[in-house]
Amino acid sequence: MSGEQDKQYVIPMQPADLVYETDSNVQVPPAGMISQDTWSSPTRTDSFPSSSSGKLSLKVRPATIAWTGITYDVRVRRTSPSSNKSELVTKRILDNISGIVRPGEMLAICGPSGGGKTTLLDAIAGRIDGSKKGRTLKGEVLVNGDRRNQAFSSIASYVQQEYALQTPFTVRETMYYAADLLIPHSQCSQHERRAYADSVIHVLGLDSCSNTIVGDVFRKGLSGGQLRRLSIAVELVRSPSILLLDEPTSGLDSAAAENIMKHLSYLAKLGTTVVCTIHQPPSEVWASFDKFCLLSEGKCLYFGSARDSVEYFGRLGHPCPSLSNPADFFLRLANTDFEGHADVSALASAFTSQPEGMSLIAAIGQPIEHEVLVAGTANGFWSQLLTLSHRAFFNNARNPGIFLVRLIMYVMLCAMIGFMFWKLGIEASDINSRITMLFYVAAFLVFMSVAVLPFFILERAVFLRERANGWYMVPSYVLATFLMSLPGLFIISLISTALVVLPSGLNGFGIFLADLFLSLVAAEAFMCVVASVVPHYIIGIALGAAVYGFFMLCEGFMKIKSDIPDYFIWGYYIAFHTYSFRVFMVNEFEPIKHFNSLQYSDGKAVLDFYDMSDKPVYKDLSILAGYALGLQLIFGMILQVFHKGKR
Ligand SMILES: Nc1ncnc2c1ncn2[C@@H]1O[C@H](COP(=O)(O)OP(=O)(O)OP(=O)(O)O)[C@@H](O)[C@H]1O
Repeated sequence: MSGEQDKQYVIPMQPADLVYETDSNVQVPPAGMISQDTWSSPTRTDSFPSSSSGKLSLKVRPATIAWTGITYDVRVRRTSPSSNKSELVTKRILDNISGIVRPGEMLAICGPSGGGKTTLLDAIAGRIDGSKKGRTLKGEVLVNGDRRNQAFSSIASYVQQEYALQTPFTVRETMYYAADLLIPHSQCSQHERRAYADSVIHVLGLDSCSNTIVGDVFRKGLSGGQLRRLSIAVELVRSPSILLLDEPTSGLDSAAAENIMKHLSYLAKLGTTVVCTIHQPPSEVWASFDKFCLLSEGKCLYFGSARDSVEYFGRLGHPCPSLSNPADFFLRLANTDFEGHADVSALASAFTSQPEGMSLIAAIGQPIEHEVLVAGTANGFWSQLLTLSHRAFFNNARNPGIFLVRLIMYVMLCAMIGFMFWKLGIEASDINSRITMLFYVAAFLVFMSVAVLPFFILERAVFLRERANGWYMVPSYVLATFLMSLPGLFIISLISTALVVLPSGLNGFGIFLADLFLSLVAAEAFMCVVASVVPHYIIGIALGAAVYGFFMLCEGFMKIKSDIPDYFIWGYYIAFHTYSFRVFMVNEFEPIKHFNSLQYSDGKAVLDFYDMSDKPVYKDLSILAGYALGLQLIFGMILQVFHKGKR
């Protein structure tokens, strides 16, 4: 290992010239204390811990990232202007793009809207699925000279443009969960991890809102700029070797944008390799870039030192006017949507023959002496399970859309059922009341699980971000979310059962409760599967409603089993509503020995008519439990195979 690899890069902290709101408890050491070998960490007088060495250290493993010949084509449908017919054409999104960024450097990928910045960043991060039909992705991405592999997600963090954070948590809680997932527990105690997270909060100027929740449609939380800083902060927790950011300053005011970029530049100086896309950097931000890449129409017009770029374009006949922001000038040259742009194709081909273009290719080919990076998450399965379970429990409990709103819906509906079917007796009309009521319970209470789908889709965005950045394994996530959904569902089932069974005088409280609980668990698992396959929650709600509608039709109430047409009988068997409804019916009617009815003398006669005699409830309950587990397994497999964060 080289000397550089041995360096321990400690907590990224604020550079001396940055101004953040400071917590009175935080003492930031003077800049002179910072040395390349041991970066001093900010110390909290009240709670900042000290490990055995007196400071908490997380190692940044230096990583050089290079990409060569990145070319991305997609087949798109266009209407031909001559024939006015729609035809498939190949659109080149990226055209033979190369680049290299070393530890300690910050690259800005700039260019006009639609120039290919995000696509290039995604290609570098391995987030484009080139195997999809109609797409061709060529080129190579090298990390420390080796082809990018599984280890990439364990050393690189990608901060996407859209926020994907769990809404009920405060900034501090969000950061603590990130620290618990991303910092190896073998290296740091919880106290140390939290202190580290606090220091990142401080560095990103989030102290003043550390106790503010992220916020959602129910409750106002962080502002857009604070959300963006938190999105960056969570990814900084593990001190990534490579930090990729898509438009980190979009939506921020100029002071916040400048602070973020200064901080990123500072991180680069600590050894992180920073690559970000940025639409139009103001001059203060421009000054913080080491390297600059200008893209237009998917072509590279320049890649190299940001400082030398003005001289480069001047040499090609495009002198930057004095006192103007070079970034603004370059963007005007590159923006082909408006008047005054340069010949982009000529600039792109000129670059390859200029010394800057040739030295770039030569630099990519040079051997790199760095340690080999190894794949893996920071912590093992059980540790992830514990953290994710803790987080999922409080997320469910505090997210009104997941628990409270549903609880209120169930309470209101079940209270209405209870009062509608008040004290059922043994008259003929009571038989009908019982059956319709049980159908309603089995069908509609399950149906209401559709309401949770939009929240599952929001959760999916969080999962995608975290999984793509290598935070944890899919099984620990699926198991944690499944286990932690159970307490809430049990409370909903218990209250609903009490509100339905007690006023109406139904039989078998315990079996009713078990049946409703398992039906809701199965329904929730089904919704997880739906949420994992649909692109948008509106489609998910439509799909869920359609499937449930069909299952209700087949569950043995609308038509008894023997009357269901052959072409729909499979629906009777696959609908978990069938088993749910049957348990409700058997549980209710089996104990009733007499009815004042000519049609049904007792409960068994009702069950005979509905073809439900001799169906043990424990067997149907086991089938429901099997459904819940089977659907969770399918959910996990879909996440594992299809949700890798690629587009
Ligand atoms: N899969 C795809 N199919 C069709 N077109 C695509 C696909 N992916 C990207 N594009 C197109 O490629 C171009 C570059 O998109 P990209 O998002 O990379 O631009 P950008 O430079 O990041 O723009 P902005 O600054 O507006 O975000 C756009 O015209 C976009 O529509």
